[in-house]
Amino acid sequence: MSQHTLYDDVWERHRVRTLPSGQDQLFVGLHLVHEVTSPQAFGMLEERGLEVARPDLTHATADHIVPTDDRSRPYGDDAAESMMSELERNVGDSAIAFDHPDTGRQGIVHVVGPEQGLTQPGMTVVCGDSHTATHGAFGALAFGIGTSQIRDVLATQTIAMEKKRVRRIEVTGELDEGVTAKDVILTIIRELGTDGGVGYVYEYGGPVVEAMDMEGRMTVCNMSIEGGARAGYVNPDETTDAWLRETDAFRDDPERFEELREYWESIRSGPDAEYDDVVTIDGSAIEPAVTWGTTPGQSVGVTDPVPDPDSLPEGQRDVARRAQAHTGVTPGESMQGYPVDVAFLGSCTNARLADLRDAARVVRGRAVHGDVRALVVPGSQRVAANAEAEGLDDVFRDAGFEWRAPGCSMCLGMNDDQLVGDEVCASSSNRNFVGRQGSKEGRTLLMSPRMVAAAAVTGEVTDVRELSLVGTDTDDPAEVTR
Ligand SMILES: CC(C)[C@H](C(=O)O)[C@@H](O)C(=O)O
Ligand code: SF4
Repeated sequence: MSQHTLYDDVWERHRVRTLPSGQDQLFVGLHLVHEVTSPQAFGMLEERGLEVARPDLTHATADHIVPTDDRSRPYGDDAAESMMSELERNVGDSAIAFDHPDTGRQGIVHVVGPEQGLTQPGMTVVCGDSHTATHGAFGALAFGIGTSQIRDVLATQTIAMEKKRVRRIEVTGELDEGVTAKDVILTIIRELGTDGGVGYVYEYGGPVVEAMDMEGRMTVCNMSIEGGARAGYVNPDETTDAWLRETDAFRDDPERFEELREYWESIRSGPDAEYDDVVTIDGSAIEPAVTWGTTPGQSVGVTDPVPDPDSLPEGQRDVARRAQAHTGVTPGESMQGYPVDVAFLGSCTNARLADLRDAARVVRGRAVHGDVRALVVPGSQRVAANAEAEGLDDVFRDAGFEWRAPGCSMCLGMNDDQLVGDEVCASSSNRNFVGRQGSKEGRTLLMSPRMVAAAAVTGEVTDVRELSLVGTDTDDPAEVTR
């Protein structure tokens, strides 16, 4: 039986050579590109008179700056227009596939790759974006990279990297009703810390992860970087296969699918795999989580008290005090009842079809609270089309949500979707740093899509388990056109 982890195996298969620096040069199977981090790298290539080495393994989309309301060109914001035009020029010059808004495929880079079947098990995937770990949900080694590395990959389709250690995170038991993948990863980060994963790649497994759908696994892997890990992945299995079978990449090519499936099975970490560290988390004890501070690690179960900074380990006290001064929460009290001004259902963490369905079960037949501004920003045009085909847009609109066009939107406020003043936002995204959502006094509470929906209708942080759910979970991949 193999003692290798998937990480070791896939790394070795992609290693071109070891460099004098001690780093390994790895072949890159998929290079994803977006409008914010690519222009400078394309510029560097142009300066040296180099061409894109493998346009066939490069794929672009526009997500961070695209407006989610009026998308007529030129965009109202000059900086957005210029980034978009530059991406259009760069992909046109290099014959790179581009999910332009006119194609019906545009969306957040970490949503479009998996939904089109571009992201596959046993691949190396890179993107100039820190949440590239999302693609690890498929058993790919997926890394966020910086500008000079984007340049290197454009020019050579390889990258120089150091190998990390592997920590297995085993989530045991079964999740309670109302507890989701988002709560799992927020709990993991709370327990291990935002820098607990430094020097590691996380392999997520155990019964809770095995029982998750692909969307849930993507949510977990997406936030690996918020826990300090260089990447995160899940071993591929039948759930992975079922997702991929229905994508553009394989829908009409069952033979290629079967061939690759053998490879995918061969790379799984063996039952005797040796890890540098193993951590076990009791999944049955996880509660719906909500952040009280300004890092993704500062969260509590919704019924648990917000910690008193004095009760925390010494190194965390000042940070916690400053965070609580910013958010205005009261130590010793639970987050329940904390008033919310904005509800944001979006981002590469939680804006896939399953997330929207999940939130819709809370929203159906209810109305957004009078003091709340609520928006749904689907992760991609395909997510939006599928959601519209089953009437989810109407569920949200009827309740008083705005139904927007896809993009990163209020996750980081690089377009017009921003908090105003010290507004409090219940958000399904992944970062709650000061100023993250466009206003430096703004306050972000990270939580699951269900919890965002519950906050939207009640106007305050609410334990979603207290609200009855309407409708059933109709998650049947056969109905969906990815
Ligand atoms: C703009 C981009 C470089 C950034 C990242 O790398 O993560 C963004 O996606 C984010 O989430 O903050
Ligand atoms: S949705 Fe948010 S976290 Fe994801 S890529 Fe966009 S800005 Fe980054």
